[in-house]
Amino acid sequence: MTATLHSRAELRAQVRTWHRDGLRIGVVPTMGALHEGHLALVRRALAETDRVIVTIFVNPKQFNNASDLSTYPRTLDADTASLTPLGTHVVYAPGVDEIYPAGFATNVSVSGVSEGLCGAHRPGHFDGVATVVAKLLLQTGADKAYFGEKDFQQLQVVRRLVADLDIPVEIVPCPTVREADGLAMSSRNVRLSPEDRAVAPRLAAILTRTAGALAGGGAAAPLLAAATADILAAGFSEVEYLELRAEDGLGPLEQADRPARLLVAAWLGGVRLIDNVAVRPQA
Ligand SMILES: Nc1ncnc2c1ncn2[C@@H]1O[C@H](COP(=O)(O)OP(=O)(O)OP(=O)(O)O)[C@@H](O)[C@H]1O
Ligand SMILES: CC(C)(CO)[C@@H](O)C(=O)[O-]
Ligand code: BAL
Repeated sequence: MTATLHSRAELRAQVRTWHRDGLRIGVVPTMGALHEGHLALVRRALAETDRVIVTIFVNPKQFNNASDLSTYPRTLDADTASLTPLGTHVVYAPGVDEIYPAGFATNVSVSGVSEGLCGAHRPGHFDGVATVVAKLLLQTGADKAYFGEKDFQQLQVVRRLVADLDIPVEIVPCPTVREADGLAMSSRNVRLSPEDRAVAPRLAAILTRTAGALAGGGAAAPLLAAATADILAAGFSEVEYLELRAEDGLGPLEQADRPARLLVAAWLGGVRLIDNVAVRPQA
């Protein structure tokens, strides 16, 4: 049985009994509109912990664009229907007032890793993410929390957050789940027109090809310039960023033999897509 809880009080009561019984809790924080990418995180949490909470909260504080927030897909009934057969124990779907009650005045800001990339293009976004993730981790009392590598910068921000605030939770990174044609699954993909949906997988294809060339020792600047031109030629209207960063901490890549990530954000028909792939220098 999956219980749907809407209040902190109900959640706290449930978590207390699980802790009292010595059960290990896993949490999967989401904004809902669930797809197979989310369900992979949930299955992993179910395999590795005793009780699993999936949080569904469209967090207004992390949206830097009002129409993105108002049109974000909200599908709680369908989400619950896809979580129940997996054996999810609790869906925690609080209202905005439950998370940000009157008088709420705290902002959690992680510097360094949240700057640049998405942080540069979505002002305030990672403060919103860090603030809500800190609250959700504390409210759920989770032992393990599962995050997707699709949002690679977010994952690094969350790691820094829990280390710096001594939140006693293990952050478990999970690989990006893709459609059969390579497109990274994302709740916002439903906004793509059929024509743009056909173009969208080019982003992953160009990223993967470029990562291969970089791993083979190709010079970064010309490869990134060619990849940007190819993304635009495929039909994307803008490449917000396409950057090669050190995987650990997302700083500049000073040594070519360090594990690296190639990260991209690009606009297609008014939809912002992000993706990233590992670049593993060949020995
Ligand atoms: N394709 C995917 N593979 C693995 N994890 C994913 C994937 N898509 C989302 N996740 C992870 O699921 C969690 C919740 O993400 P979220 O609810 O924002 O979904 P989303 O599909 O990323 O939505 P959006 O594209 O609107 O940002 C995050 O940890 C995110 O990284
Ligand atoms: C982690 C998260 C649930 C915080 O709102 C959100 O940023 C997301 O869905 O990736
Ligand atoms: N998936 C990260 C949450 C966001 O785009 O707001």
